[in-house]
Amino acid sequence: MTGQPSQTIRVAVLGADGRMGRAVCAAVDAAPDLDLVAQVRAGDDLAASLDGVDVAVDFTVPSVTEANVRTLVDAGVHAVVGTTGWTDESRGRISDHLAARADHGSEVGVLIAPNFGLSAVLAMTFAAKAARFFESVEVVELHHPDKIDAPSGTARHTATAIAAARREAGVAPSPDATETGLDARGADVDGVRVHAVRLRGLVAHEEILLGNEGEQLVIRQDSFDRKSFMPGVLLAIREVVSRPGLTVGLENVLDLS
Ligand SMILES: NC(=O)C1=CN([C@@H]2O[C@H](COP(=O)(O)OP(=O)(O)OC[C@H]3O[C@@H](n4cnc5c(N)ncnc54)[C@H](OP(=O)(O)O)[C@@H]3O)[C@@H](O)[C@H]2O)C=CC1
Ligand SMILES: O=C(O)C1=N[C@H](C(=O)O)C[C@H](O)C1
Repeated sequence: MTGQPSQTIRVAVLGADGRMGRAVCAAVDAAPDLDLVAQVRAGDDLAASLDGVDVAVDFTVPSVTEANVRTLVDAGVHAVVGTTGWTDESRGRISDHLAARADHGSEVGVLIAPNFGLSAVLAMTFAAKAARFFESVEVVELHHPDKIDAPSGTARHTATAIAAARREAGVAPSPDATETGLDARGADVDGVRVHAVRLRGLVAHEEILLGNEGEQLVIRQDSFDRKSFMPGVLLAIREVVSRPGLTVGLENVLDLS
């Protein structure tokens, strides 16, 4: 692109017609230091859409996001990824791909975050901190009924962080004497039960319930509007250009000390 100040970051949005894609296009458009140079939709040729792009933001669908990120890395474009459905294996493949390219001098950054909302990042962080002090812990995520994956990426990330914190502290698994009707006990994510609610009128919400004999702590966050994700997405776009390699989770970018 010509005529842009050198510090302007040229941004492409993948999934530009989606609920999140539309919100991200509007937020990037309104940011003086960012320039929306490409809007990529299903069926478009991604590699051919990346001329002059510095950072691409992916809010597409779980089935395509890994291939998209590989294409971005191969084109030398930094990636901010909000799409869910990532596993340890798929993140590992991207990490390996980045490392192989780094051997050839590439400094591409990929930032994958299951949730860009400040309330959600803080809820996950507080839950992980609290996890070792309670005998029982369960996660409930609540979303709009057009969401295609369950449990949510945020709930998976939360449960994994809780499980890691409990393992590190040597805490026993949550007690659960259920003998039958296991379907009603939610998904087992790293030993933590996660329940998914789908309800018209909701956007994105999460509750972490922690219990001890005679007491309960509930950590709850609510995204009432997709605008709640935009400060985190814009921060990630600005940060990813100076963070080569793979970063997972916005908590690694925010100063939460
Ligand atoms: N990290 C975070 O903070 C958040 C993450 N999310 C996640 O983001 C993802 C998107 O959510 P949402 O916007 O609600 O979903 P939508 O279904 O509204 O949007 C997804 C869009 O991606 C398009 N798409 C599909 N394949 C491709 C492709 N290969 N290239 C470009 N575009 C493509 C779809 O097009 P078509 O409909 O034509 O197939 C659709 O327009 C989900 O995984 C969701 O969980 C959501 C909110 C916040
Ligand atoms: O699909 C959504 O809407 C959301 N998806 C993400 C997830 O799966 O955690 C983030 C947020 O919960 C909204």
